[in-house]
Amino acid sequence: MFAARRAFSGALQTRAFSASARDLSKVTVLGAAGGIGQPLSLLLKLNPRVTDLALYDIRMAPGVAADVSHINTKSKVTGYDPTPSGLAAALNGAEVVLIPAGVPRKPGMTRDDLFNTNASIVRDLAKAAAASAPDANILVISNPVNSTVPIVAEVFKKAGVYNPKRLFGVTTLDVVRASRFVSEIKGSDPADENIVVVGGHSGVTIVPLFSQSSHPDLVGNADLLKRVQFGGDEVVQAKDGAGSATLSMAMAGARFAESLLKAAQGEKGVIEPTFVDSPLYKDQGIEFFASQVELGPNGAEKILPVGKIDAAEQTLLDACLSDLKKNIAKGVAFVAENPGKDL
Ligand SMILES: NC(=O)C1=CN([C@@H]2O[C@H](COP(=O)(O)OP(=O)(O)OC[C@H]3O[C@@H](n4cnc5c(N)ncnc54)[C@H](O)[C@@H]3O)[C@@H](O)[C@H]2O)C=CC1
Ligand SMILES: O=C([O-])CC(=O)C(=O)O
Repeated sequence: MFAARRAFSGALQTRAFSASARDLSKVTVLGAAGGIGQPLSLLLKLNPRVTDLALYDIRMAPGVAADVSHINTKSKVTGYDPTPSGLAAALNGAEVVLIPAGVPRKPGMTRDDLFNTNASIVRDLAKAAAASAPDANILVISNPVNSTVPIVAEVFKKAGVYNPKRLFGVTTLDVVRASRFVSEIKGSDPADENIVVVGGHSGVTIVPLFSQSSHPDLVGNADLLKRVQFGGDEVVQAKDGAGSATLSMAMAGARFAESLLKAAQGEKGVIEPTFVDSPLYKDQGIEFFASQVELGPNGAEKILPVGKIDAAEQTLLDACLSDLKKNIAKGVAFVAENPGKDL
């Protein structure tokens, strides 16, 4: 119980505090009726920093909202109809928009195999967000994150409202997994394991930096590396055709949203890993990269450098950068070639 509380070091611990009137925060979930969307909505309802919870999906958002709204916390919950005006109303005035809308993997698929379906879903939701919530923090969960984040950026650029500090690919699950897997090996509490994971969010683009942890001996542990890079596949296989990680992802998404709200409300030193528009490898033509990012009232305040790494980790990073470049270019090209309908 206590370990679980500490592991979810955001929402549960902050229940002791209540949001003040000045800290009204509308949080919108697009894809709220899905495997991730439902438990994510539940966790956001439990978070006192969220004062207005807006749920949108192409199906059943009003039903999920009715259910979640009975939970006895103060926030208002609204479910919106799957219409353009419903989507616009869900987004209007949002401070944080989480996007888990899209299809999940089945066994044998890579995240990139989801591109054809999810690219247009994310593009169209991004258009709606650019129109109705241009200043919101946009948290992209839909896969492939390495490509869907650049898609959102391109849509916002075309709409003339792109703010690189407010667009985030949610890679929190990679560090959640890494700390858990390390704790299983070391017999430690995962809350004490801070494992930095950089790069992107699929296969070899996920690069854990054990040399920077308190267990540099884990750098050569091939089984652990495989679990961190392919942890998503473990869940896809175990669910056997019924989807991918939903519950752990909901926790990871809620943690990231909580960190953003905390930082927006003035808490200093809030650092999360996330896939952002990043200067770190722009000289190699790589516009987005996941690393530790300090959050603040303006979103991504400071992108922390990768720092000193082991030679073996450098080899992993080189493989990551080569894949990442292609994934990003694919997202950018998609929007150029498929601009979609005007709203
Ligand atoms: N970033 C990460 O670490 C992770 C990302 N994911 C990704 O999250 C996405 C969602 O996964 P699940 O929730 O398991 O899938 P799901 O199929 O259970 O739910 C997706 C929801 O999106 C809705 N949806 C589809 N098109 C929509 C649209 N145009 N507007 C609004 N809602 C729409 C569906 O109706 C459905 O309720 C997948 O792409 C999955 O790969 C999953 C786990 C971790
Ligand atoms: O593996 C998947 O398809 C879902 C995902 O991104 C993860 O669990 O990390």
